[in-house]
Amino acid sequence: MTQTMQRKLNDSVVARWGALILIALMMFFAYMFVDVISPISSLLETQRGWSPDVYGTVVGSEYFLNVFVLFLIFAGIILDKMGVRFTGLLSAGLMIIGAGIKLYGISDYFVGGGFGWEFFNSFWPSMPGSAKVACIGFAIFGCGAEMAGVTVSRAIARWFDGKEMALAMGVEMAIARLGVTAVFFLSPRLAAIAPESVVRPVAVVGALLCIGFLTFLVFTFMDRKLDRQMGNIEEIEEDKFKVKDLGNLFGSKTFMIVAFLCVLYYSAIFPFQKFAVPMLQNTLAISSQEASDLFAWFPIGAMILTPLLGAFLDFRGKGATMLILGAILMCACHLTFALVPLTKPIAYIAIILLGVSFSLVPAALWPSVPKLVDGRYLGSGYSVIFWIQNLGLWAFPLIIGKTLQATNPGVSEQIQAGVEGVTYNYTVPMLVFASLGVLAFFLGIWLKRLDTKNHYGLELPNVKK
Ligand SMILES: NCCCC[C@H](NC(=O)[C@@H](N)CCCCN)C(=O)O
Repeated sequence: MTQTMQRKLNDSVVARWGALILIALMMFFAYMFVDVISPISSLLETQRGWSPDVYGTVVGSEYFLNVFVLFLIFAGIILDKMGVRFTGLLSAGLMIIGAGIKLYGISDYFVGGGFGWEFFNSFWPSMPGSAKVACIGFAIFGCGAEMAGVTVSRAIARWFDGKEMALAMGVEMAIARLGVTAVFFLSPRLAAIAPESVVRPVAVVGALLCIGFLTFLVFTFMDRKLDRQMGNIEEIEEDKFKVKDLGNLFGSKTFMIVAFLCVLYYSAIFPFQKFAVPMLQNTLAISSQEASDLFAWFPIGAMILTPLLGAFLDFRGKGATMLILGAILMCACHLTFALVPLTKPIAYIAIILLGVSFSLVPAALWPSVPKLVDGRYLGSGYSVIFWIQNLGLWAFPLIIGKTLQATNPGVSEQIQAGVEGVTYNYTVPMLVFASLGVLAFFLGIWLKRLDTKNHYGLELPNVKK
């Protein structure tokens, strides 16, 4: 038997990190689009009549098809059957189509009585037509964005198997956070160019999604080469996936704990991200641009620390402990926003600490999944976690929007009528977020206990010496 081992493309440091940058760029632009309207929600309230309730419905719609049409479950199956290249390009295409529809919905042409305006205003009167069309577009975009997230995780797990996987996932997430930082900086500035407009940021960031499609296209050539070098090993592995494997995932206690920890934790992060700017703006009595610049430190903190903590996990382990610490920090920050009389320095400290929490949990959570799920249905494993997570990401913006409106009666009406100096009180919504941290903390403890008992290796390093 010949003992010569062929050096594969992912054995080259430059090639595997180059591949990572290409796929991460797609996520960079995707995350920019996800939050493009977050810093301009006040402007949407005055220019398009979107109350917090309407705004919450629009931002939650990103996850609607994923959750209720089970798109994410199909996405995992498509990924395990069709592979990373097809699924990645499909998801990038869906993001572009969805972004185009959302842009149309808020465009001046549409709200000025353009094609479909009459129809979309003929039902559900509390939702403006612009918001309804934006919901449809964002829901399609969300299918692409979440499918892309699963695909990227699957691709990294393959390219970095037995290598610096957690660091690679950390770098990918850091690049995505950079996208969030960039959009919190750019969006209000683009909107503020005279004449002030909510359309401009959405149009610009929507166009950037096309660059993401192209970078992923380049990655597919590299991935094809890696596939050829791996011979038919990969094909045989992917062939083995059966739909009944989904039953194994839903039946695994540890897997489900990770999935629930994920939904609880992320429901207090991404939905918060949608309300953070108006919360800071109202609580500190500052402009939306100032609030946006302050909040930009959250993804910046996460961006710097996630790869470092990923590397820590690769070489030292302690994944379950990191999850527990992250939940504690998140809870403490939200309690601060809810209960402490807020000043700018306190807000800065809380935002930065929340960024630290947002490094600990993602850096530990995603690289831990391959330790719990068989490689042949890892794509489905990620998509089931995303599906459960998306349920929370859909529900919490709605819950928070409704809570905010219910605990501040008459405020939205006064703002839309142009009354000056009226503000929202965010205490109750922030307590809702904090309570999610408490539950995530207990799940983290449970997970660590199970790991000690059953030796999943969650506390062990990834890099094999
Ligand atoms: N490839 C990294 C794994 C996922 C990272 C994680 N993203 C998610 O959980 C998405 N399902 C939700 C993204 C919300 C914005 N659309 C993350 O930490 O960003």
